[in-house]
Amino acid sequence: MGDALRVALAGLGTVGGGVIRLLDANRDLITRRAGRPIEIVAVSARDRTKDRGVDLSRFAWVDDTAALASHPDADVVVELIGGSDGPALTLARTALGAGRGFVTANKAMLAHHGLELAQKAEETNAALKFEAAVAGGIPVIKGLREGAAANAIARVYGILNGTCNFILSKMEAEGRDFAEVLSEAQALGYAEADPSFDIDGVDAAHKLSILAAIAFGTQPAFADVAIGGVRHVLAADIAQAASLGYRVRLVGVAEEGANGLFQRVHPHLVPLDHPLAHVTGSTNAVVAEGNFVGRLLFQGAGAGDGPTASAVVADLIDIARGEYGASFAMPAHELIPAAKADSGERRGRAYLRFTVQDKVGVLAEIAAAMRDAGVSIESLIQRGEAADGGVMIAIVTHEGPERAVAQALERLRGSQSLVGQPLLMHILG
Ligand SMILES: NC(=O)c1ccc[n+]([C@@H]2O[C@H](COP(=O)([O-])OP(=O)(O)OC[C@H]3O[C@@H](n4cnc5c(N)ncnc54)[C@H](O)[C@@H]3O)[C@@H](O)[C@H]2O)c1
Ligand SMILES: N[C@@H](CCO)C(=O)O
Ligand code: NA
Repeated sequence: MGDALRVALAGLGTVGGGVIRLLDANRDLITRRAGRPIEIVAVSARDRTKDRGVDLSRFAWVDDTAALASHPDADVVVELIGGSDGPALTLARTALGAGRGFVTANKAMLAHHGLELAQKAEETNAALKFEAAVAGGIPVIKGLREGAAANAIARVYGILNGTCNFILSKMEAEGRDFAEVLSEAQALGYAEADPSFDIDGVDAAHKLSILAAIAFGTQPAFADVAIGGVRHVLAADIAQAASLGYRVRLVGVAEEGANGLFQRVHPHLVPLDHPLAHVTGSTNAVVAEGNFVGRLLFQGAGAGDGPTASAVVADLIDIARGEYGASFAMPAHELIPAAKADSGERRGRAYLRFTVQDKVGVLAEIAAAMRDAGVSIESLIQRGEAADGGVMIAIVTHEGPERAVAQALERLRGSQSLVGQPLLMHILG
């Protein structure tokens, strides 16, 4: 049995507490699998006195979180604080700069600074591991980095935010109000410290940019992700989608287009015969299409203390075994800057919902905008009971260039006939 891998743990919230509990519960098994014990030696968080339901007295408490990076008794730093910059980034830079292993669940930091951190890890030959950062407990980073490493990937897409999926599937099953369901997701520990990151699609975009870098061998390009969230999806949209044979899901898609890398997070209509339509609650699922392996589907718990801790500790076990390679599946200097694809060139079908004033000529105005932009309408449904005293019109388009739909919406922008903003959802193809 080798010497213990000694861990300094920063952040003792949902995930940090989960890591302590998991290491306690599975200690012997983990020691046998890793070939040596994994021991937390020092911890740090904002509030020393808070009751976290775990015994912290056996660990050294460090008030200055940044000092954990150079703690004399630690081999590896685990960062579970969060935030793209601030103390998390300071810890990462200092630990990796000193050649210490670094494990994190922090997708915001990796989306913004992943390339710099991977370069630093390479310079000092340190481990940089982040399985928990994408799709929580699902081993999707490992699956792509290792299991699918022989393949060219054409597309990677999936449900990457547990909070949104929990909200959408609750709204769907119970017809409940958005805000009420959000607070439930927060109480269960799924939501980010700022839940607008979840519901506006930013968290899923952070994760998508990490997945895309691994899948396509490109530098993480978070700024190139087109982002839309679920804030404006109504229970009526979900019901309408259901009657057409779809479920509404927040889906992140990254694919190599003719003119660059396309990355988008947006609410989608997912056909009922697609596996993503059956992913409910805080579950995540990722599909990767490889040129030799075919379609891979990774599915499991995307958030919560246990699943996320499972991913963090799996990374620690790899480090204890000495099994870690390039963080983004190839050396950082091999990652190429990706050109941003023009989404207008992309072809697809769309769902458009308008709330309109109940007056003569409104339908004709919408139909004319579609016709003039070259959008072909597959179905148009008018319902009487929309909110805001208006009438709801739902349109499903035939397949066509996305540019045409954008042009039609642009033409209708500010129309006196519309009550509020139209909603566009892409149809997953
Ligand atoms: N909760 C989940 O399901 C989940 C899943 C995957 C990834 N993550 C990521 O894991 C990280 C932690 O998330 P969480 O849900 O455990 O958060 P949390 O809010 O429950 O815990 C954060 C911890 O960090 C500490 N902290 C905050 N600011 C600090 C500072 N300035 N200095 C020192 N300590 C500080 C807090 O005291 C707390 O102990 C985040 O990056 C998050 O995105 C969370
Ligand atoms: N807030 C995130 C946590 C997991 O990364 C989610 O809801 O998916
Ligand atoms: Na994961």
